[in-house]
Amino acid sequence: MGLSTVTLTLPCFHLSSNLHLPIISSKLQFPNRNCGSVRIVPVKPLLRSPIRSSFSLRAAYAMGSRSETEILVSASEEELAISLAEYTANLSEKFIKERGAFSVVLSGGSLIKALRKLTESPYLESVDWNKWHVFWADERVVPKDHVDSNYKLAYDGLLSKVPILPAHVCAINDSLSARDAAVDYESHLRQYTKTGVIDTSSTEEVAKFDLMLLGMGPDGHVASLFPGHPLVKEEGKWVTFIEDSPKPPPERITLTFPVINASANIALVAMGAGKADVVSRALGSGESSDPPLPVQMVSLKDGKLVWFADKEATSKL
Ligand SMILES: O=C1O[C@H](COP(=O)(O)O)[C@@H](O)[C@H](O)[C@H]1O
Repeated sequence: MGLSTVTLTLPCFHLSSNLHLPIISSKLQFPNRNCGSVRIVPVKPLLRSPIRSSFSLRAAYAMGSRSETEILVSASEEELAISLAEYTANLSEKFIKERGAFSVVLSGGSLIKALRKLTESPYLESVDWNKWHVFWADERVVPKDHVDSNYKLAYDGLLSKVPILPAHVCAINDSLSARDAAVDYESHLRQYTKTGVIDTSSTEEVAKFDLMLLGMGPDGHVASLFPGHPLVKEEGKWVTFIEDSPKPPPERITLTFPVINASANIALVAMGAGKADVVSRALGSGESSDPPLPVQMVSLKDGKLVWFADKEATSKL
């Protein structure tokens, strides 16, 4: 699959024959405020049939961390969707081969539209959907048929269009309060780690999802972890709740950073001009955010983070 085997580190000007690279890579050469110094290395193609107008960089963070970050910039939202489908299908194949199951975490918002290519050929036929187990990074505490429900969004845009087994879809219990729904969801996740449907991180006893698909708000929130909210500091619980979300609806449940950062893979999707400021704050070389934005707290312990951004979202880098 060629996702991660890179041996060569080059100064960024060696990359200048690639499309747009000087702009992006020169910015990323500056010390990154949260991750130590950043090296940019060229990567083997992320895709089986690389899209010519996309390019990818790897930012290897020098902090002794075993995790890696790659930034894939697509020329358009359409190309981003194609890249994301190929990446997801590749990981699905890998984990099903290795573990016999694929645990996938969805977000709400624009992410679901970005996954639309998975519902089309060749993925509709080639992905082993029976082995998928679907979870949520966050959910709004509303009925499942409510317009604000992340479940409904995912059902309408993805789950109803591919043959995932209904029993493999772990949605929240929408008849409970936010507090109780969070406790209930965490107990389901713990049960799935016991049966091996969800892997467990070897270093800590935390759920280790095969792939977490995260969106990001224009304010830098991920899942329902909002800037300046105490929930970003949660260290014990896997799932928690919020009753005062700055973005409506106010009541939500969310995975916490210990679980997010234990993932084997995270795709962080940023599309459109509305995300340009936050992408620039998160990845650029400007003044550091103190405290860091939630999106800057996505830092895998022992996994791989890939940013999927389009040109508009990276226009201010
Ligand atoms: O409220 C939410 O917002 C974020 C970001 O949404 P986007 O439409 O700006 O991509 C989303 O990731 C999260 O799941 C959702 O509950």
